[in-house]
Amino acid sequence: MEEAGQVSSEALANIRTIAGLANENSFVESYEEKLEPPYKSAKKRANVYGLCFGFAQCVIFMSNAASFRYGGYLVSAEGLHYMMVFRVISAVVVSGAALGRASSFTPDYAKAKSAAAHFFKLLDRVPKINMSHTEGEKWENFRGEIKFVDCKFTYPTRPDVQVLNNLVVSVKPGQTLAFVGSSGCGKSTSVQLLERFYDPDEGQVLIDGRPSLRVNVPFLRSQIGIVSQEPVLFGCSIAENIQYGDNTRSVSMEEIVEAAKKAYLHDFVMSLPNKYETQVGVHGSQLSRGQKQRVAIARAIVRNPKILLLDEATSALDTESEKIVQCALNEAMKGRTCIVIAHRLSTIQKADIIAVMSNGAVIEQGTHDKLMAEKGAYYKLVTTGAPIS
Ligand SMILES: Nc1ncnc2c1ncn2[C@@H]1O[C@H](COP(=O)(O)OP(=O)(O)OP(=O)(O)O)[C@@H](O)[C@H]1O
Repeated sequence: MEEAGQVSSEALANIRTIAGLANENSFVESYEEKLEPPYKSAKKRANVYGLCFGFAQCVIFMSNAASFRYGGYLVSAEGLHYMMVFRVISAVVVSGAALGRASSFTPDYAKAKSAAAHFFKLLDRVPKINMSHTEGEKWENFRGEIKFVDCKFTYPTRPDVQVLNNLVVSVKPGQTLAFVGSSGCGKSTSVQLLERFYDPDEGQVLIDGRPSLRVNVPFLRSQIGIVSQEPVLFGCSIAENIQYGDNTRSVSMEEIVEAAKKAYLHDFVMSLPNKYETQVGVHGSQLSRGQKQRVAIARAIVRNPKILLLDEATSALDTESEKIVQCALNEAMKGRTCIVIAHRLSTIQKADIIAVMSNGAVIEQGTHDKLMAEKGAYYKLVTTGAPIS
């Protein structure tokens, strides 16, 4: 049932893509296929329920029959008053019915027991990364210096593949570090270590010189702003969507407008009939990609993070949108440490450090000019587009 639910929710979330690919039938088939096993097991369960129900009814009627038979015998043979017989029969029948009803809950009891076991296991689970608001180091004057020191990492769900293999790279406060490399080389994983969605198996990530393992997680994340390739907007107004950037305080309308101006969004918003109160629709469906991206940038600006993560923020846009979003990003990047995961090399040429990754390690790093002069993997990538091996 759970798998069928996954298929249906995935299909509904991506309904346009599926309709565009004319792939509706295969999803319907897969949904029906996933429904088949729960249907079969529900049929089996129905038999058990039927038996239990039959047994429950049987107990009631049998106890009725036996009581009346024995009561009749006692009245005729032993001269018992019929009132006594009826009283006893009522007591026997009521308790028999209760027993029967209780037995019909037997299958539910087994289910409830295993559900409770799962539930308590979840409650008792201690996550490796402590999300407590009080434990771990917090400090004033967070600067945003980041160092990956010999980081090795393997995803727990895929223990046979080492994704990061001695990753060494660092970025000073206010600088921009761009990760470049072929798909699957570990760029996003490195960023996830910084955000502490995972911790490295070996080595460490130093933030302002402190090992990330010791840093308070909510504090760290409050210092990080993210603009990803597919910005997530909520089904509310533009102002509220920008406001969500910082829920630790109440963000004033002036700040929202200021952030929207920096994100090159203000003029567009003012051209709308309801201006900042315009509803963006579910997942921002009433805005174009570029507009959504600029709302996400304004949200990141309102947060005022010391570290800004840009995960391929312009790679899904056409050239015209890319230009304006890039201008907004340049504005948002000012005065912050930025980590950019880029596919379009043109957008990262001004980065202070370009780290070229291959198989979970940095194989070259430096500025665009330095790497071009070295004529290594980056040079090849820029001049011929050849993938980094
Ligand atoms: N949650 C996960 N569980 C298991 N393996 C994962 C998980 N996320 C990523 N991987 C694997 O880790 C490797 C590195 O993935 P990562 O997303 O860091 O690559 P990337 O360089 O960012 O790629 P891309 O440019 O395509 O986004 C890939 O082989 C990927 O399949």
